[in-house]
Amino acid sequence: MGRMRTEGLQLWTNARVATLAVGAATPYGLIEDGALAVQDGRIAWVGARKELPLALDDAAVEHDAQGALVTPGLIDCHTHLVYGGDRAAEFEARLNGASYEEIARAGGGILATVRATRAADEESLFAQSRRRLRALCDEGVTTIEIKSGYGLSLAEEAKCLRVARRLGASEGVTVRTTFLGAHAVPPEFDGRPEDYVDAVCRMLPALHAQGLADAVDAFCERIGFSAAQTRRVFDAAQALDLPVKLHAEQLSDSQGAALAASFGALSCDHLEWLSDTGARAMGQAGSVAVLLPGAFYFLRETRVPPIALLREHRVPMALATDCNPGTSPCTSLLLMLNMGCTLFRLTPEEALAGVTRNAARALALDDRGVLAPGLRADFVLWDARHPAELCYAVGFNPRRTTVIEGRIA
Ligand SMILES: N=CN[C@@H](CCC(=O)O)C(=O)O
Ligand SMILES: [Zn+2]
Repeated sequence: MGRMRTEGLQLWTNARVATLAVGAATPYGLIEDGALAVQDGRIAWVGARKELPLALDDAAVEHDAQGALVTPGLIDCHTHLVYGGDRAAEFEARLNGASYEEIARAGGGILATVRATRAADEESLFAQSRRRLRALCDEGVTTIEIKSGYGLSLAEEAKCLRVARRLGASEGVTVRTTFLGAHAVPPEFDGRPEDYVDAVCRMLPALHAQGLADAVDAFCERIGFSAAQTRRVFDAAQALDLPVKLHAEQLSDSQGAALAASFGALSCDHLEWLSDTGARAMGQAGSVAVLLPGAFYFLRETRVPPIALLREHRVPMALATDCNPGTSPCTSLLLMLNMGCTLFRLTPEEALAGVTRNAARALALDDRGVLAPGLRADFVLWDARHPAELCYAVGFNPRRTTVIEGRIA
């Protein structure tokens, strides 16, 4: 390779670097005694220390990683992090026998959180949500997707999306926002779902004009929106060139995945009831399967997403917390790594790709998710010898240091 520019160069040495690059020579792209060169917030070089194409004293700063494991910064690609209140009472009701769907049909569930979110002013929503974001960042999250969906009117959805944007700026992490107006029918549209879908389609251009939505999502389910209603929302998104994602096949096979794939969806999420047709369509469209073991666990579901089918159709798999007050009140992406392996039988390498490389793809971010020259220098140093340890431990946080765009966070 040509001579590397050394001005402002930082070197991280004495690291066990897991690049997570596709087609790497070793599992996880693991490089023992590795080094990383960082310049202008980007990775300038990564490889074995002995192959480093410059002298250590060429670097402005040298960091000794002291044998730490280094992975790409973690990416939580599906959250509903901004919400008011909690649903502990619903949790109790479910333990006493009520089902998630019964509670939703009785006006609880998502609509209970809509009431609490509407009642919260922007500052209190920001403060409540920041605590959750900080818990995630404490475990190495450097990029996060945050959906709206608990406001369900233009003003309230905009409030939640503004909070999401502000959280990114305040905590120094990348926030990608997703408009999920088609999450539930709000009380003012009770019995008039088609009118509400019209309203959602009208909200979209207004939110887009304010720069508040990076993507559009819907809850395609018997307690959510039909495939036909979802299609209308997706048509409106497509008219604005906004990418789509979908809550699909969580509680039933509503054939959402195939529909989303026909719109070139970035991802289809949940997927416990995914059919062979849906998986094939996702594979052909290149949509990522975002698996959400937290919701599977919390709802005590018994049907697991068809992992073998996803592998067969070469669908990239991601893992996310689904952080939300109803089905996954969870702020631990490390726990999702463990649950992805124990509950869904992912390999630890698949699980780690699911919170890095494939999670980046689910958010259409091609500048991160692996450690490779030219990509963002977002990475985490862990007190671990092997990447599988991050999936194996339960309730233990081995994060030592987070680096975002080359700076220690
Ligand atoms: N499934 C729809 N949305 C959320 C749950 C929302 C809620 O119950 O508040 C999910 O991803 O699981
Ligand atoms: Zn969700």
